[in-house]
Amino acid sequence: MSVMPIDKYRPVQTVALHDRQWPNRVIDRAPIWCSVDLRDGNQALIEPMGTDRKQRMWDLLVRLGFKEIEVGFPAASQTDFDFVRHLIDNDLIPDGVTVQVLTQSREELIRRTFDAIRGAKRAIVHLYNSTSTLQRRVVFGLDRDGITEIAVRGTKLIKELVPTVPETEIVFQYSPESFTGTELDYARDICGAVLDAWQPTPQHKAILNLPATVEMATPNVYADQIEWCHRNFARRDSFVLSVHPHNDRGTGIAATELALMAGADRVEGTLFGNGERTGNVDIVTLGLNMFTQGVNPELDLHDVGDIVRTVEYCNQLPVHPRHPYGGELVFTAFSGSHQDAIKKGFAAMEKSNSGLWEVPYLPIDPQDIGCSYEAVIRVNSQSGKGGVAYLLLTDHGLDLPRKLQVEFSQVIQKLADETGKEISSKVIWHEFEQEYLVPGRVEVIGHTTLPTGRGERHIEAQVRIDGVEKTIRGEGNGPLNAFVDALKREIDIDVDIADYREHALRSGSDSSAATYVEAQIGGKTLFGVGIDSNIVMASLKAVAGAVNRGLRKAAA
Ligand SMILES: CC(=O)SCCNC(=O)CCNC(=O)[C@H](O)C(C)(C)COP(=O)(O)OP(=O)(O)OC[C@H]1O[C@@H](n2cnc3c(N)ncnc32)[C@H](O)[C@@H]1OP(=O)(O)O
Ligand SMILES: CC(C)C(=O)C(=O)O
Ligand SMILES: [Mg+2]
Repeated sequence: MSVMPIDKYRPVQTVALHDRQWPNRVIDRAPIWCSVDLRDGNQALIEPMGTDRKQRMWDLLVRLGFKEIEVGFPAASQTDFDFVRHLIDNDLIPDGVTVQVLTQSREELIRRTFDAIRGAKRAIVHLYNSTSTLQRRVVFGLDRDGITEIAVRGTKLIKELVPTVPETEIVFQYSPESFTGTELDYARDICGAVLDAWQPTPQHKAILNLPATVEMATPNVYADQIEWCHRNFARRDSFVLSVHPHNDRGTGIAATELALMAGADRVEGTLFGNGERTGNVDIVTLGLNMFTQGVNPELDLHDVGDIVRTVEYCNQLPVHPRHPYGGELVFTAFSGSHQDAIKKGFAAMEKSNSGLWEVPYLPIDPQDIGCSYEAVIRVNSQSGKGGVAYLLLTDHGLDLPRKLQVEFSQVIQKLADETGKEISSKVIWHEFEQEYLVPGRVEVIGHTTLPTGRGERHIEAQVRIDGVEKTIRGEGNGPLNAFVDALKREIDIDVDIADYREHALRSGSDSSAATYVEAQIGGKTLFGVGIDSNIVMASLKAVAGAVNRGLRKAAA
């Protein structure tokens, strides 16, 4: 028993295609892209675009390299009509770009559509009528022959009108709208009847567009439907097989990719998937999915931020922060193990220098689509040492030893747990300074070292201890040990250096050095960090830093 009324719904018919070929195919080239942002996207907006927004969208689509753009439904509204005229009258359609216009199969609408495109060099006239069992029954009250008659009548009228626009090359497109709810044999018959009326040739192909007007089944079913049509429709060499997927089940991308494997030549969709209900298929994602497989998408998607901004302006709808490729959070890892792997991935790539992008959790290099690495790692209570270390490295050039990463990440973890908030790189640096860099009871001011004559170094270090300046002296096998010796002699602090690392700072204008000491102080293991333009000073500051932390902890 279900609490949901499952008896209201029936599963869709699957396709009896037992020798299907599409599962063995791969997508190895881009399809013909057709943007329908200015028509299908526009008809779904709360506020349809005015001329200014349409123009901005048009400019973007041309810039991205679309060669076919559905610019409107000119017989539906004056704004749509005027925009088509604006493009033609002002010669705004670049060579190689074809405008497409949609019309129902109704005489007055078709005639008006021809008025809209008069003067264009080339135009696709897109005729549609619904063919599904449901729409035949409840919307049109017609049988198959009646619906076919509507489509053929419209096709014949378009053919008749072609000579009235002699300066325009007309490409004919037909959509059996609601194709996914149409029996395949009927889709074949109505498309066959339409093509018989149009008489396309391999040189002058028509376009048959098979829309998932409503996405009704798993993507494999759409792929089967498309492969069936690809193999069973007549005149296959005389039409371009186009798909027009919607995203009702959230699988529009998958359905389109499988449809391409199944024989589709062309895809109609929108930028970031705006469109009726849950949207049309998203062409940006399709293109970038191809790109990440090393396939040229034949669209210029190198500045995704620009696309997002324009699309948000034109549609007056936001792109979701998790939207593939375009969302503001899609290149950000908050979680510790992801951050650790990303940091290691970047380091390994730098080392191998193979030119291949191989960073765990990042299927694409953000820089390839105009994004920076800035947002790749952000820290909150779900983060670990890797993320904190990554930010200190990228923003401050500090390459912390592993054990210091562990030590400091506990400071940040505590803060993140206490606040429940994201901890910015600025706050991480502030905490790092407070923990390791601010002067404490022992402050190093200067030093001189001399050989002792016994193979050791003698140090005279100027220090401030509890605010009082003094010179302390010691000896050791190097300046660091000599300084440790001086501290023990003069102020009775027992410091044992367990590990020492240094590196030049990767960022910053001066050639500063960073040193890290791991010290045993009063039975505790503590790190100290020193940064200075002089490498010896940096190491003395690191020892003093560890001592100060030890004193601070002892006093707490
Ligand atoms: C899946 C899609 O996206 S299809 C595209 C849908 N887009 C739009 O509808 C946006 C623009 N449309 C409009 O502005 C209007 O629908 C107009 C101006 C085109 C037409 O408006 P109206 O004349 O008021 O009619 P309306 O759209 O309600 O049309 C319904 C009538 O057209 C018929 N009809 C609907 N589609 C078609 C078609 N493709 N071909 C022929 N007749 C059709 C219906 O059966 C109905 O007939 P009835 O009045 O005899 O019952
Ligand atoms: C007009 C047609 C192609 C359409 O938008 C659809 O079926 O979704
Ligand atoms: Mg549509």
